[in-house]
Amino acid sequence: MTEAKIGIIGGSGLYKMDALKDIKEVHIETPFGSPSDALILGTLDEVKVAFLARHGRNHTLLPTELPFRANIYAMKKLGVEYIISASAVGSLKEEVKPLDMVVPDQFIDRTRNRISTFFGEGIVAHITFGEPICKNLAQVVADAIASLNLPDVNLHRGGIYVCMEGPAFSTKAESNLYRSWDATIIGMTNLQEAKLAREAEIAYATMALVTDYDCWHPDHDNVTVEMVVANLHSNAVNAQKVIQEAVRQLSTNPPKSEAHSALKYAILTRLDSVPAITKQKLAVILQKYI
Ligand SMILES: CSC[C@H]1O[C@H](OP(=O)(O)O)[C@H](O)[C@@H]1O
Ligand SMILES: Nc1ncnc2[nH]cnc12
Repeated sequence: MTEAKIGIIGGSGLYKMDALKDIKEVHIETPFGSPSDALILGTLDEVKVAFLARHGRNHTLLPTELPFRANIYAMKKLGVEYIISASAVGSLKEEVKPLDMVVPDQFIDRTRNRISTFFGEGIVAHITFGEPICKNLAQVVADAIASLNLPDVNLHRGGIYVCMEGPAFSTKAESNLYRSWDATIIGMTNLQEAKLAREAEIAYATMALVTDYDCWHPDHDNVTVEMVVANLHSNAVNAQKVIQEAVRQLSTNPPKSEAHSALKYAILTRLDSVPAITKQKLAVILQKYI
């Protein structure tokens, strides 16, 4: 049964959504373990949504420890077709200022040893990932930001998100290397979510909230958690307004997404040769195909 078509993953500073009504907490177990926290089902202006605090509501999970597969699987199980991620990021460009919002369209993966696929154990699939963010969902998010005319917040449409392992922030040499690659922002969480969402045929887009200039900027202090948190507090209210507006748009005009058929040509294994136990494990993801 579909509980919610829209999922929201809240990152650092966004552990709950104040505007959510008719709240129900659901503890979902998955074949990939427990999600970061209970998922919160509720309504935003009468539209059903599922909210998840990425690091847990008390921020107890490191980026490396995040149960990415369980989080996306749980969303899929609830019937989610669109995920909006809200994430804190550092800026790698002068013109992308703290408190600005970025809707990235590309990633560079600098993580290590994170499992980023549901496949294996007798089933092989290779999704297309050249455009890792759903363009149409990204446009809804960016248009929602633009429509709110938030004071002191500039919107940047598109950009490269470097996903690093953490938890320590980057060295200056690394930060300058990413700048030389023309990357726009840096964070520690979104790449795995985007990949797994694509495998689960869920459209995914990010609203990145800029909190700092990382450590490359000669006129700004190196990033600290204190700096991130201070800027997040001023941005968390704006983030919720953006989500509310985007959800309104999505409910009245749900966009098409290539993500929704991502597995159509991705699975190489003949389905009748996939072990029953694997089929069962992935049933929620493979339901259209088995
Ligand atoms: C608190 S600064 C580092 C932390 O913030 C970002 O988290 P999220 O993407 O969940 O908002 C960044 O990726 C790090 O995990
Ligand atoms: N500078 C930074 N590097 C990585 N993740 C971040 N999240 C917020 N600021 C960050």
